[in-house]
Amino acid sequence: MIPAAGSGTRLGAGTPKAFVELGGRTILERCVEGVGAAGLVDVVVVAVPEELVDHTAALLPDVRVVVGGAERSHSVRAALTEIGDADVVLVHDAARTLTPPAVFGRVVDAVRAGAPAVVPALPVADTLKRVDDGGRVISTVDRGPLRAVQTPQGFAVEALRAAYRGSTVATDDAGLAELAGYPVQVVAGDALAFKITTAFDLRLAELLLGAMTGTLPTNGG
Ligand SMILES: Nc1ccn([C@@H]2O[C@H](COP(=O)(O)OP(=O)(O)OP(=O)(O)O)[C@@H](O)[C@H]2O)c(=O)n1
Ligand SMILES: C[C@](O)(CO)[C@H](O)COP(=O)(O)O
Repeated sequence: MIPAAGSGTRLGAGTPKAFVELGGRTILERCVEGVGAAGLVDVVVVAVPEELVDHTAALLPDVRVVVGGAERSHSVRAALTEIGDADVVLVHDAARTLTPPAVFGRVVDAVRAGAPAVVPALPVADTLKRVDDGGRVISTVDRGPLRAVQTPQGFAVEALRAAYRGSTVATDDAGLAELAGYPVQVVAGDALAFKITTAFDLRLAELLLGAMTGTLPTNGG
């Protein structure tokens, strides 16, 4: 399932983020292509803004298209109605467009090995501070056990369905699985699975894509 119904406020492109162009094709098209390249997925369901449903169906004739919701979790819940009899489900942000196939493989392998919920994640590189409303540091957080979580997040289908029967107040799907009492397994993420959130991220993705496809020298010149 690919939640792609966000507005992209932080990107500020004036177009819903998944429909912004990255190297001549939309972020969503490139994401669907990346999912296909992993070779692990039988059915793709995308959640998009209501006004873009027909456009998306024409753009991506091989995927199922649903109307997304006001929050990311509402979009995932809508997509969940269209997954049919899948046993393993991946939820993958359209905005993590350059995610390498190996990340999909690690997530699926861990679910197939018995984990009901799996997230790819990276250690945190920066020092972390807890601050008050005035911007003063309260304390320094021990970053050792912390991880920055990415997508695709993988689930045994019954775990994700159970997670979505309860509250949908969480910033990721594994957070809902946690609330439903499921253990969540971490596997190695990848720097290329970064989320295109800001204009800087979009530029970075353009440069990386250019370097990967040979349309841009790797020195950026
Ligand atoms: N109501 C929403 C909000 C987000 N998403 C999707 O969830 C993913 C992660 O969300 P994010 O990167 O935060 O996208 P936006 O919500 O569009 O960004 P912003 O908060 O800057 O508006 C994106 O692929 C986005 O399209 C969604 O399907 N439905
Ligand atoms: C799902 C997610 O990408 C995992 O890191 C993240 O929580 C989405 O957050 P956003 O604020 O909706 O972009």
